[in-house]
Amino acid sequence: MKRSACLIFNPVAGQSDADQDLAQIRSILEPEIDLDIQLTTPEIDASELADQAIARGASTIIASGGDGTLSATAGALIGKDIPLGIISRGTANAFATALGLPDTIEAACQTILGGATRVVDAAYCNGLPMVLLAGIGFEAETVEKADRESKSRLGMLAYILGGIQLLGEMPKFEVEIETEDKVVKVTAAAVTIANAAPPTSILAQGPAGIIVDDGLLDVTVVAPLNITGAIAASYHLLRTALAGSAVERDDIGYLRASRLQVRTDPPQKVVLDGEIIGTTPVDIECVPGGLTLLVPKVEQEPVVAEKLEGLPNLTVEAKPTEGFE
Ligand SMILES: Nc1ncnc2c1ncn2[C@@H]1O[C@H](COP(=O)(O)OP(=O)(O)OP(=O)(O)O)[C@@H](O)[C@H]1O
Repeated sequence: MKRSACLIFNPVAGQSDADQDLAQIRSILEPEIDLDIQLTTPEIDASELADQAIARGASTIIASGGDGTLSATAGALIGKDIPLGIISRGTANAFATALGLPDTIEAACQTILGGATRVVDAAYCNGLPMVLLAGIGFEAETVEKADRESKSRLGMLAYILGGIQLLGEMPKFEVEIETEDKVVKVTAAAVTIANAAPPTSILAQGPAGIIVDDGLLDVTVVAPLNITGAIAASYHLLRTALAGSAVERDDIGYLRASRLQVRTDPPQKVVLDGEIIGTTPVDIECVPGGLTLLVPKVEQEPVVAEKLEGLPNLTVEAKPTEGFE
């Protein structure tokens, strides 16, 4: 019997031709999967369509759009045990990058056809679904500066420009982070609580690698003393994120917790999975194993035993027989 799935598709996401995208998705998936295609509208968002699909008994849900559409669909599926397929068609595609999912339509569809699943954590922030991260302070301000219009024109650059613009201002605040076993008080410019994060979310990169299925949230506190410190801290975060190592600077700290409350003075804006949701305080709780994702099949990386090419004056001669005399 053919499999079936509900495809939630945002017809205005990203900058590509939506009709063409949908045709491509259908041509790859429909030979094997009966698709119930639901388009988002300005009035009916992806989470509502996902709720309706769950109510109709959908066995698989596929979301296709930008990060907003993907997060909204994922949010509706927390704790539902229904596999979620992701076809990214947005600007930043943070969702796919953070979760190690392909970001082309072709590869994403092949992943869905492959049917391999991975159970990952999700979270709730003030009762709202959180898949990637909540940013307090600097990150939230940056998102607000990267408005929709400039995002369309400049893509990822908009976030970076927004950040540089803000470095000139460096708003700081007092923060109190309460976990199950302690209360941490500090002066900070940014506090980021991540379940999963792409390397481009540099303010989330305190720990060495954010583990998406450990039942814990990763908190990074960035507290530079001045603008020079802020630039140096950003650079350090980017470097350690790319290297997969933990930060080692006095003005950056991190901790892990399964639930935490963050209070600030004065109140700070909070951005949740890319959208401003209000101001602090926040109460964030991890939902271990809350989401089931359709993921690429893990291929064993071939072990690279040697690499010689490129060395100066290299010759390699095969011996007629193995062994030593
Ligand atoms: N049919 C539609 N017409 C107009 N707007 C829509 C429609 N469907 C969804 N939207 C709007 O699209 C937004 C979600 O966009 P989404 O995140 O999927 O893409 P994006 O913004 O292009 O991606 P990115 O965030 O990566 O730039 C929501 O604000 C939603 O209201």
